[in-house]
Amino acid sequence: MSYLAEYKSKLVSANEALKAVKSGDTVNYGEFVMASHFLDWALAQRKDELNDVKIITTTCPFIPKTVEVDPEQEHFIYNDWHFSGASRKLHDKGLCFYIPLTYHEAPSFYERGYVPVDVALIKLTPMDKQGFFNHGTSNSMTPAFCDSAKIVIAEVNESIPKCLGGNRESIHVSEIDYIVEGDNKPLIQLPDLPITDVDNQVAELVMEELEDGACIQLGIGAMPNAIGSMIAKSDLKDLGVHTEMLVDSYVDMYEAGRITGRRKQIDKCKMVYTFAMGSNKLYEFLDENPVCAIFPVNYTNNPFVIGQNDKVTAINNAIEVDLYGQACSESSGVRHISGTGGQLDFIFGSYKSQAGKGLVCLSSTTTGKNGETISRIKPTLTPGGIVTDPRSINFYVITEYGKAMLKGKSTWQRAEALINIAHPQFRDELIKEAQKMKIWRKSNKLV
Ligand SMILES: CC(=O)SCCNC(=O)CCNC(=O)[C@H](O)C(C)(C)COP(=O)(O)OP(=O)(O)OC[C@H]1O[C@@H](n2cnc3c(N)ncnc32)[C@H](O)[C@@H]1OP(=O)(O)O
Ligand SMILES: CCCC(=O)O
Repeated sequence: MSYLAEYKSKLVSANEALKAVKSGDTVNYGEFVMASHFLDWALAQRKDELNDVKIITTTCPFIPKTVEVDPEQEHFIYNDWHFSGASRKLHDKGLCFYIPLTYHEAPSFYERGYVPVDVALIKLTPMDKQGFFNHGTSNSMTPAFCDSAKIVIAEVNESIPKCLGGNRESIHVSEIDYIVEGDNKPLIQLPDLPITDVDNQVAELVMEELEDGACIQLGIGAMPNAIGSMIAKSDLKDLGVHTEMLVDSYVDMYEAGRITGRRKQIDKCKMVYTFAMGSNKLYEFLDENPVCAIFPVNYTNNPFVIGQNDKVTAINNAIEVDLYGQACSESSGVRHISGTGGQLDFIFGSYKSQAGKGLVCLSSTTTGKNGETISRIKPTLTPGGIVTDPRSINFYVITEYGKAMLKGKSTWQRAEALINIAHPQFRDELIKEAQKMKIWRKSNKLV
């Protein structure tokens, strides 16, 4: 049978395809902006015929119809590997559950059978003449859950950029059970985040750590964006990219001539990533662009792969850091905010890199619900707070007041280094707490 004939034989309506889902099944959605609202909508239509269907997603950027139509969760149970703003809102109402992971391990959870998948609901580009569909902006763990799924249902969407690999960036028509032609809805775009003065102050300190030929990873949020735009305006040369998430600021840095990848030790001249989320500027940049290579996350985030490039500079954000040097980047007490994601992978991997640096960046304070100023450097993490980066692994912590390099430092040295980058308003209080915790010596001092 020709590929086109095979395509046609598998082409059905969304309602027809979704009949494959049975009560008790686990259904895995496409990841990030590759989650299919079209297939989600069709699954939601079947609410009254189904019970106990477990849905798994990765940072789905919208509130799924399956959750909206079933607020009592009698039919669908919604789980996310990493919260988006939408998942966070649902979790606050008890409608979404987090599945802990260290991102580079995620494909192995499927491969080892820890997450048996019945049905995969994915979104793809149209088929090419070799019978392949491209996974678009999310490679990540998608090939792994498609491999393990008993049934693969794909929405074909003409708005998806063709993201070149790497590997596993495409799936063949022979691996798909049902094909649905969707409404070609454009990919969701992330809003531009306002950059504050503090973000810029932190970014300036980060710039001091970057040098020509550095291989960068930027996390999510306004602060990494501020760093991206400073890099674009700098005279840094031959930066490389080996990252997890690709965002708009990489386009700015590339177009400004800062990124060439010429000094990378592996994947020379390629911007390596596992998923992308941003605006149409980014999606257009990615389309058939051989400068970029999308890989599964067990490659991009494997600390031993990360460490093969020299001067890896990993720049991520945290919610709070305690005086032991533990960073919490995913919750505020018991309120779940995002996830471990790849932060730990990159902190760990950056240390494996010759002259690498793992930078955890945060503003020294945040504003509470009643407008009060709260220190983000804390004696201990807020009760219920999750340790994203353990103190044994954490490397640099940076606020607008300076940098604390933690490697090799004793508890009293860490306390001193961290209190020195806390907001001055909180330093005396932090010293008192450090004294109670027996991690402050008489010789400790503030600079
Ligand atoms: C996708 C990538 O990041 S790739 C890099 C590797 N992965 C990671 O680093 C994962 C862990 N890190 C993260 O998830 C993010 O970097 C974060 C959450 C630490 C910061 O991200 P940002 O987008 O800058 O956070 P933002 O300021 O928008 O806040 C997100 C939410 O956390 C809440 N929040 C942020 N800081 C605090 C705080 N100190 N106390 C209480 N809540 C807080 C905000 O109120 C917001 O909640 P809302 O949407 O309900 O209002
Ligand atoms: C799924 C992981 C996304 C992140 O690292 O933030």
